[in-house]
Amino acid sequence: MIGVGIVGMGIIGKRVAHVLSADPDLTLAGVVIRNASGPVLARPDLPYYAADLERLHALTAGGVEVRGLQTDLLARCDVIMDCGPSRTGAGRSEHYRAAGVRSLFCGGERSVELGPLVHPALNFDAAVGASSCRLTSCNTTALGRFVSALGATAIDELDGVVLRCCTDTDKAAKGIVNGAVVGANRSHHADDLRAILPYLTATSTAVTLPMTAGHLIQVRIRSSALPAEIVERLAANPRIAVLAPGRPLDTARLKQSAFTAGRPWGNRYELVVRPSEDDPSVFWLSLDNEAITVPEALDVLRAMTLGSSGETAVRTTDESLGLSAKAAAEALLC
Ligand SMILES: NC(=O)C1=CN([C@@H]2O[C@H](COP(=O)(O)OP(=O)(O)OC[C@H]3O[C@@H](n4cnc5c(N)ncnc54)[C@H](OP(=O)(O)O)[C@@H]3O)[C@@H](O)[C@H]2O)C=CC1
Ligand SMILES: O=C(OP(=O)(O)O)[C@H](O)COP(=O)(O)O
Repeated sequence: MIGVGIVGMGIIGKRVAHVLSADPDLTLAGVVIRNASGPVLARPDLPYYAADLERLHALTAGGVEVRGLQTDLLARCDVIMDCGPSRTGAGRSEHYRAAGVRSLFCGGERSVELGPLVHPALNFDAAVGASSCRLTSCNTTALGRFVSALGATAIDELDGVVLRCCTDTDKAAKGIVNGAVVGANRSHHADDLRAILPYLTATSTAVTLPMTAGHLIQVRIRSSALPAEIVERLAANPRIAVLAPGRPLDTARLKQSAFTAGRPWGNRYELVVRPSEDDPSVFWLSLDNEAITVPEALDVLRAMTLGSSGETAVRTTDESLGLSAKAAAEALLC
């Protein structure tokens, strides 16, 4: 078993810690924390390590059972998945490097010094044996799934309008409530895709809206593939659920369906795609920003540590998370 250390028990960290308990190759070696936050108190059974000595004293005084310091975890894990707040990973990366431990960072990290951006279905090999790499952000993960399902060479041109929710489900201090904000510049999503697929012609814009139940992307493509072929390819992907024509794409309802199906935190790992009825070049993508990167994170952890083939890694992840066309239909469209 590969021992995975997680840093941070926030939106992403708590989800990855949870799914590792059911994985056939990867096991949770420990979670580095700073505070006795809600997710920490809710899972007293997890192996916690304090970020530093001062935190260790405070956590212990607060009743959290702590097994040691971050340095202790680094000495006993094979890879760290850093789930700290976006754009702060570079500071923490020095510790991982000094300990000689591989590290995987999340999509909010923009520093190229943290390694290549990886989307397993597009450039899996970039992660094989890598000492450090970065996952794509949630919207870029969705776009990467869409592009890879169609086949990257089937797309001549792509334009995405990303409609972002303005906060996470647990953050009172983040987000707008009284308007929509169109980014001043083009968004990072198409640039990130092109960092992985340099020949792809792609543009993207992001709009932030006062909502919390996931992001939406309107994608317009120019493709040589026939519309029916495109839908067939999308539907064949276990991480994509194609919404039947004539159904509204209601993101609050999709979130509720995932809760109803018993998914923890109402996780929707699958990307929901609704083809436009009128224009075969237009697709609506709906994603649970808090959950969609979890499958790709497990794939990349496998690539970095086990050197599995892309196909094996993705299949193992799908089996471990129970992802299939049938599961998607049951969990999301009920
Ligand atoms: N939220 C989302 O929808 C998505 C996020 N991402 C990316 O995932 C990454 C994580 O985001 P998210 O989970 O939302 O962030 P959160 O803010 O929810 O969680 C970050 C956690 O890290 C903890 N933390 C901070 N510094 C340290 C440290 N030195 N040691 C241990 N723990 C630490 C914080 O706890 P405390 O402050 O209590 O110490 C907090 O719990 C970012 O790169 C983000 O861009 C990617 C896709 C979607
Ligand atoms: O990955 C996300 O969005 P993104 O794909 O628009 O960058 C998540 O919503 C996290 O965004 P944040 O890094 O602004 O917290």
